[in-house]
Amino acid sequence: MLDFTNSLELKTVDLDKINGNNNTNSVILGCQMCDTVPAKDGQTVPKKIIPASSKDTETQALFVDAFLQNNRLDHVVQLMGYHPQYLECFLRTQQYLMKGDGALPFHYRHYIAIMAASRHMCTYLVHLHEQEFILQGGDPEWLKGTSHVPKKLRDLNELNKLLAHRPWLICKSHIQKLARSTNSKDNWSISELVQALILMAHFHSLCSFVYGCGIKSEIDHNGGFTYRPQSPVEKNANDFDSSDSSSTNGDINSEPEVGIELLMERMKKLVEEGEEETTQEERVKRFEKVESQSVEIAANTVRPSPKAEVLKYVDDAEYCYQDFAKRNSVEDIPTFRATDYSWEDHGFSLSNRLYMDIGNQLEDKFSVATNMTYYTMGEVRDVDTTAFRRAIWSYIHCLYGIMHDDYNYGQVNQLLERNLKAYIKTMTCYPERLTRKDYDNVMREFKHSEKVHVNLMLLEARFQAELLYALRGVMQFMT
Ligand SMILES: CC(C)C[C@H](N)C(=O)O
Repeated sequence: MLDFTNSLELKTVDLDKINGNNNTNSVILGCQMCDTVPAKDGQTVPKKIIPASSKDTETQALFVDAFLQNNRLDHVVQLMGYHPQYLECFLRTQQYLMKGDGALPFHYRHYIAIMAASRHMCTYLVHLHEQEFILQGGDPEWLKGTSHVPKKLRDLNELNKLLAHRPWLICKSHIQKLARSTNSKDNWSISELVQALILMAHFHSLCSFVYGCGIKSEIDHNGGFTYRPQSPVEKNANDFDSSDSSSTNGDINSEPEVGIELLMERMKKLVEEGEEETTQEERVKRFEKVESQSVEIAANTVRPSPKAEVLKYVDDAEYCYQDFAKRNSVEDIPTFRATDYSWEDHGFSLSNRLYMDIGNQLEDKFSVATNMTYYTMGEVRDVDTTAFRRAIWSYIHCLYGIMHDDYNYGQVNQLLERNLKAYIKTMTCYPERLTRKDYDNVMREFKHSEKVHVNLMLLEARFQAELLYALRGVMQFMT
């Protein structure tokens, strides 16, 4: 069961206060997108990421930790700095995954990160981990591509691909194939495999965050990711009527946005009406309705052309997300019922058993991501945002065919408008297709820090969805 009831009351890092007299132009501006705030002299001041010299002591301490951990203060961390409580859990988990106890050698962990990020062509993460791979004593030959690595690592290709795009296809046989390969040198122990699966899911979902927030390449990296520039065709379409924000690619922004006021009214109504008595059958019907409607929600269709520097790490680059609702009837994959296999009752203990302490770390991170609230929405204060946050989480799980029996999916349609659903779908399933315009044109009345908050929830919900399928496969193999 998802617990969105224990709200974790927080304060956002007050960027304006932090910036104070600072000249924000002097910090590395890691993100391409930005809000602008009027400065005293009437000019606008960019408001993008938390500056490295944050005056918020908690954030500052976390930045110091991050610097020591990663040998740099990267843009992901600076952006997550808006939400220090989350950043703290994120850094702790990532530190444990990459540098803590675990079955896999350190250079393997970074190579797996490279392979995972490559599924979404995320040069930003690929470059970061190529450097770390070398620092951990990895063989530079391996950076020529997966054809240069030991078979054991190459064997992860299939699982990496399924986990990233269609995790519902993962079953016992995929785990068995790796854990019981005939040549013992290439065998994966179950502990190694669990660590690899968690690493892959971690980096797939981190790609969603990197693209979702338009994180720019580090200053010492060539190229790297920024929001995908518009193709000439898209550009012309926009030039054609630049005043019309609906003239964008795909489905995003095809209708006017529901403002915060209306959203709040709807949330209030839901609270007033209380829990509606519904039968299980009715709940399943509502889930299936949202699921089949999601097929109609067209994510951006324009795919960026893949770069050779990343393609070398990818097998079957064309393979991508396909709507769960459109899954092949031959495969006969049923909806994943969270009552049958949930993080709380199953995944948590299995992961803890096979990879010491990871369950606790992930539990903390999930808990912050689901409960984090500032009781604000845009400029409005004292708002209970539980229903909205829960709708986002549930919608992402729905895209992966995961149903929570205790949730009324009717709320997804009441609270998430089509534009937002399209953004969520693109960011979760095809993050490499996001454009700057998508970011700018969705949740328009939200503050930048709130958009980052939504992005963090997307990251964690996707991560948990992948993890549930992966751990269920491991469990099937072990029983
Ligand atoms: C994502 C945002 C709408 C969250 C909101 N600012 C809150 O405090 O819960």
